[in-house]
Order: sequence, then structure tokens, then C-alpha cells
Amino acid sequence: MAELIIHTPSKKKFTLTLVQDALHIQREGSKLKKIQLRQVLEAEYKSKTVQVSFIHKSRSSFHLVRLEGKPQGEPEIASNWTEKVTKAAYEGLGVKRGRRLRVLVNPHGGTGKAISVFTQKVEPVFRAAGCILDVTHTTHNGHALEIAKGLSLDYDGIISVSGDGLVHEIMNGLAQHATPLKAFAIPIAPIPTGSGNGLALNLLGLEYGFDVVYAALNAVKGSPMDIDVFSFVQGGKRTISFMSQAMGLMADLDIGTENLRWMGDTRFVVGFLRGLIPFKSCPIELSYKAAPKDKDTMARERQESLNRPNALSSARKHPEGDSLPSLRFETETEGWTTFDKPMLFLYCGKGPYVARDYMAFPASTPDDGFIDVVVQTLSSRGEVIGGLNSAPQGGSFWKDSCHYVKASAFRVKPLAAKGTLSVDGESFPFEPFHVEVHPRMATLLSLSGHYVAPFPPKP
Ligand SMILES: Nc1ncnc2c1ncn2[C@@H]1O[C@H](COP(=O)(O)OP(=O)(O)OP(=O)(O)O)[C@@H](O)[C@H]1O
Repeated sequence: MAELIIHTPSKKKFTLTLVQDALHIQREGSKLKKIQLRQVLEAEYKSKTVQVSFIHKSRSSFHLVRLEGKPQGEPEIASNWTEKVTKAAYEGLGVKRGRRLRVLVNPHGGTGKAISVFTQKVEPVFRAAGCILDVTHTTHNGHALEIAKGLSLDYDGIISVSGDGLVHEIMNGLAQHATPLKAFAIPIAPIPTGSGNGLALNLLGLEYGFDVVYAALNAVKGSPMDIDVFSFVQGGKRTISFMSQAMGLMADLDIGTENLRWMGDTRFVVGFLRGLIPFKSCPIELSYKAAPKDKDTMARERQESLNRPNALSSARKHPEGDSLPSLRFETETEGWTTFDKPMLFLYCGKGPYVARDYMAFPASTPDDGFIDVVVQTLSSRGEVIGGLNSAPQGGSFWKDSCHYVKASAFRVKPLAAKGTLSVDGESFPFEPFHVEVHPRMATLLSLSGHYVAPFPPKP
């Protein structure tokens, strides 16, 4: 226990106590505030003044708080105390203070507020955490890809201030890097300012998934977490996908609602309801190489994954022979299953949440080496609408009309000329494609080491 008393310019007395995993702040005559060390960004003694910065939740969101005052006692006491606190808040948590971050801000993402959100809410957190920032406002589609492609390997993180689309671009830039595997070892952290922020939801959870200050904390204090990503191969062209591939209703609601971007993620609900009116079958032939796991096994394994530490291995930081893995399953057919029942949609991906209102892949874990392949069979409108209530909790997982498998690879052949295909929320031609998983190829920053999403209880 280390204690320090300070007096603020408004003559308030604060007692600050460093305990094992928290900083206790006691304002004279007020309730004790317990700030987790993870939330502490800075403790400094300069010009006879102590300054402590931390993030704190008030009402429903996090804010940056700066506490400043003259310390009581000898100057050495104050400087020793601030050093101790900084050490506990970084070294003590295994985190480097003063990360060097490559920040990409998309001025047009989501509701178009990314620049002001970054300068007013996120950058002050980064500065308090002593980060060295290289910030670029993206000026065109493909800009983030170009930057990631030529990225210097000495960054501690890539920060995407946008939605999932910019992360998709960054990953594809890293794939084209001169040393792609080393480039993929640089962790990415999203600051959710897009209209679809599925990645931030999965990393930060439903409660704080859209909280940009909490996302900023993840960028400065999160630990690298390995994740599987996919190769999406179409017409001989290989694209890296990190989140999802959707066809049928689920693609229509993403691609068909771009004009409703101003609504934020409400546009997906509107698109969903609009797609239910025709209730048409998605004309494709699907085949996959799946693991023999039933839903109960998937549920158990997802639960177990929450207790398994996931950290960036040194083999990933220093890979031998640095090139993208070759495709293992592109021409393979043996041991594959063809799914031939009529389907409302096909949705495949990684990360439980695809939006706030929809947990599409509750059984997903960051690094099990599989893509979750979900087929909603053409049951009835009533059944699908009935499932909407539990969609945010992943309730559809347990329904018989939801065919759910864990696959290493899958292929799709369209059986009609027209249709929609969405890859990580971007539109792709309605033509044959192949997808396969690359285990633990990319890296994210995470405060928990797993996806923050509860598993839906079995009804
Ligand atoms: N200055 C710019 N002008 C126009 N487009 C841009 C600019 N900078 C980036 N982009 C593009 O904007 C897209 C933004 O997608 P992103 O997902 O990050 O935001 P979004 O508004 O949430 O969209 P989505 O609904 O697809 O998630 C990316 O494809 C990116 O290439």
C-alpha cells in the first residue's frame, strides 16, 4: 500500500492509495472510488504538481479523468509514488507504456464523425498513455490498404478509426506486405466509428462495444490475441476476409441498405424485415469440409475457450520463410459434404456478433482453426420472425432450422445469374468462390484474451 495526499487547485483534499490491483481515490467527504490499474494511464510529478489520468465510467460510458494537485510532504515522496503507480499500471500488467501506433481515421465511416471522435475522445487517451502516434485521415477507398502494405514493422499496433470495412482493407494490405506474416503479427485495434462495428463488439462486448474511450483503452492496454482469418478465392483472385461471407437475405441486408448508412446499425434491422417479405430461397450449392462436432460439443468448447490464455507466440513474431500460406483445400473434394436443402441464407464467419442486434456465430472462438458455417433453412416467416427476439443473444443457434457446422473450408456455386454476396460487409460478384481458414494468422488487441459474448443457454 502506498499513499499520497494531494490538494487540488480548488482546495479539495484527495487521498490516493495504490493497492494490489487498483488505485483508490478518496476525496474528503466523498465515497471511495476504486480504479482498476488497467484503467490508469498516467501518474506524473512535474513542476511540483502530481497529475493522475485514468478512464472512469460515469452514467453509461467511459471518460478520461485528469486529477491534478500539490502533494503533501517531501517531493521525493510524490515522485516515488507516481513512479510506483506508472510501473504497476504498465509493467505490472505486462504492457509497454508509450506504444507506437499507426492510426488510420476514415472521415466517411458510419455517421461521418470519426475525426471529431478521434481528436476529442480517443487521442487524449493515447497521449495520456504516452503513445507515439502516426495519424492519417484516409482520403479514398484503398488508402488504408496501401498504408498497410508498406507498413514499417516497428509499430506496436494499427488503430482503425472506422467500421469493419477499414479493418478488411488493412488486413488485405498486410497480406500484400513484403513480409506478410511479420506484418500480421502487428495487432489491430478498432475504434468503432463505422455503421457496422462487429469486430469492436466481439472484442469489447455488447455493453462497451460502441464506447470509443473503452476501445482506446484496449488500444493502449490490450494484449495481442491471435485470430484465424480466411482466404476468399474467386475467379483466381485471393482476398483476405476476417469476419464474414454472406449470401441470400443476410447479404441483401448489408449490401442493399448502404443508402441507409445514416441510420447507424438500425439499417440492418430494416434490411432484415424488408428481405423477409419475398422470403425467397438463396439459389446456391454449398459444400464444406466440416469437423464432426454437434451443437453441444461446440457449446462446451466455446465455454472452455474463455479460460484458455491466447497470446502471441514468438514463432508468430519471427516466422520462418515469410509468405502467405498456400491454399490447402482448393481442389480437394474427398471428405466434403454437399448441403442441398433450400436455404433462406448462408452466413459464414468468425466472431459471435456481426451487429449489436445479431449474434450470428455464438460458437465462434478466435483461434479454433474453423469457420462457423450457418445455414438458415427455408422454414417459415413466422419462425424466422419469432427468432428475432433472441437474435442478439444468439438464440437461433439451438433451432433445428439453423444448420451450424465448423468447417476448415467451404465452396459455393451459384445456381442463378443474380444474387448478392457480401464479404466482410463489402459487395462481391455473385460467382463461384472458395473459402479456407488460416489458423492464427492475424492479431488483434484484446483486454480479455477471448471474445466478450455470452453463449446462448440451451432452451
Ligand atoms: N476518404 C474516403 N472516402 C471515401 N471512402 C473511404 C475513404 N476512406 C476510406 N474509405 C472507404 O470507406 C469504407 C468504410 O468502411 P467501414 O466499414 O470502415 O465504415 P462503415 O461506414 O461502417 O461502413 P460499413 O457499413 O461497410 O461497415 C472502406 O471501404 C474504405 O475503403
